[in-house]
Amino acid sequence: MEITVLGLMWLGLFIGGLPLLGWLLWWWNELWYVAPLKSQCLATGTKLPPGHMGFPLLGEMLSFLWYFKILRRPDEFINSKRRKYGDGVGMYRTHLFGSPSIMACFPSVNKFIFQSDDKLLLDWPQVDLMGPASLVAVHGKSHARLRSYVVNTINRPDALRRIALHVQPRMSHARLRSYVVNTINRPDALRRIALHVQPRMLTFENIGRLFASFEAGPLLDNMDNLFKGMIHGIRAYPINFPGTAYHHALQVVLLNFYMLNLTSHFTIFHLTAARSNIKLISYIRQCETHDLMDGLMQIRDEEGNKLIDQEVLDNIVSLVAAGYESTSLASMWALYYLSKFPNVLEKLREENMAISKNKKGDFLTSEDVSKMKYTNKVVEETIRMANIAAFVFRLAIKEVEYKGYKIPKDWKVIVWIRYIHTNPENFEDPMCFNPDRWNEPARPGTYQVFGGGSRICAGNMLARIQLALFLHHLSLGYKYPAGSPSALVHQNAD
Ligand code: HEM
Repeated sequence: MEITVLGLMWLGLFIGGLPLLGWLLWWWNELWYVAPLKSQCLATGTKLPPGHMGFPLLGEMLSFLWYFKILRRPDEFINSKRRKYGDGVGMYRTHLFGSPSIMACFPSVNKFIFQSDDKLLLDWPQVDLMGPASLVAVHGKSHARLRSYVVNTINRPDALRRIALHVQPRMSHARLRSYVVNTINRPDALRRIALHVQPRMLTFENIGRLFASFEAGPLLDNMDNLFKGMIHGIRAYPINFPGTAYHHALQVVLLNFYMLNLTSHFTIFHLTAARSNIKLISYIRQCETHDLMDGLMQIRDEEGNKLIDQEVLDNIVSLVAAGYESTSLASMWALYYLSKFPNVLEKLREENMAISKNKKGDFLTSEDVSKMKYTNKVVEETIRMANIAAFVFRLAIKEVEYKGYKIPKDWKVIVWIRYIHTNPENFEDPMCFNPDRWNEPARPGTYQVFGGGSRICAGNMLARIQLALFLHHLSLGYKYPAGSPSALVHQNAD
């Protein structure tokens, strides 16, 4: 009898306590992070953006992963917030990736965040991986100074003119043609296509040569593996523990620097030797024209100052990482969309065949690319739909207010860029790949693929021109009118 009463007591506690525990866990983060801010909000007449902070430690990660990994409709995460809390100013509070955060997803609030770089600092990728003197690691005046070197070297018309000629030999290579013919036009029985493989190899060969004069061969393959390891680490949660991707990336980054250092010393050695050797001078001139590491080493600002070695190295490593991953993913997505939309491929081919006839075998110049109207629309549409930089991250080093809403100090800000491009309020039928939508420019603020403000992508024109040239050589390589629109495409980018 005693056992039964005790048992009943435990059962009662269990039944009564479980919901209480559940309630406590559900509201824990709200009580921990939000409740202490209420009085400050009252005093300043501001409020926190609506939302929910989720469970302790996990926050809303499970819900985030549900929409991303299971439903495969990432933007539904935002739509669920809009349904629940209304639109407001396009900001919601949450707890993701281990931090209390504000998510921003409307054009005007994103723009505000991009322009508040004195209070909202760039918070990703990790400085440990990119290097302390890299563009993403510095802020304010140091950032503006360094950025002018980088942009002049890779994103201005002069640089693009050289780069355009430099990247094409590998693009027009027979391997790309045979790859396209052999994969996209495979019979239905072999419809599984690994679209990422060739664009990745091609991009790395080009970027490796462009930035540091790496020739195809074992050194380039080695560097490719090192950069892959680094990129995995950039995407991973930063836990420095043996076995984690981040830990591995920290190791390979050191090797990257070591190998690039060798190359830079090689160049410095040649520059010194060149003074007395005319043959070497012509060799160096070639390097100067083609190798961006050389470009960064030579360039001077208005006061005649050069970058120091550490700045050159850190920036070459981060530019290779930024340029490699983004360009190869964009090329992969272009292949994917062209295989799904044969009518686009047909129009692309028409334009590029006509240009190719006029060129009589010469490579395209950057001026030719600017005249390729349809190709450039395919480029923009690919970048819009691919959403390669789906989010960017900031850290509030001071409290920030936007239209009566508060972004608390030390919280993260997640700018949900991709939502702008997949929102039907900004783009009609947004999930349809339709280059013709670019007959009219996008409404102001609704196209933020390259971010904005002082941190806007330093390689945006380089990315565009590389993709246009890739499409040119790709569309000339097609021997058949179209791939199978129903093809199963293996998109794994690893
Ligand atoms: C389709 C291709 C690309 C996309 C979608 C893209 C997107 C972006 C975005 C959204 C940002 C802003 C990040 C932020 O605000 O936190 C950014 C920054 C940056 N990107 Fe790109 N990018 C692409 C290609 C490239 C290429 C080819 C390079 C160079 C080789 C490059 C180099 C950089 C650098 C250095 C920054 C940092 C700029 C700064 O902090 O001042 N990107 N990119």
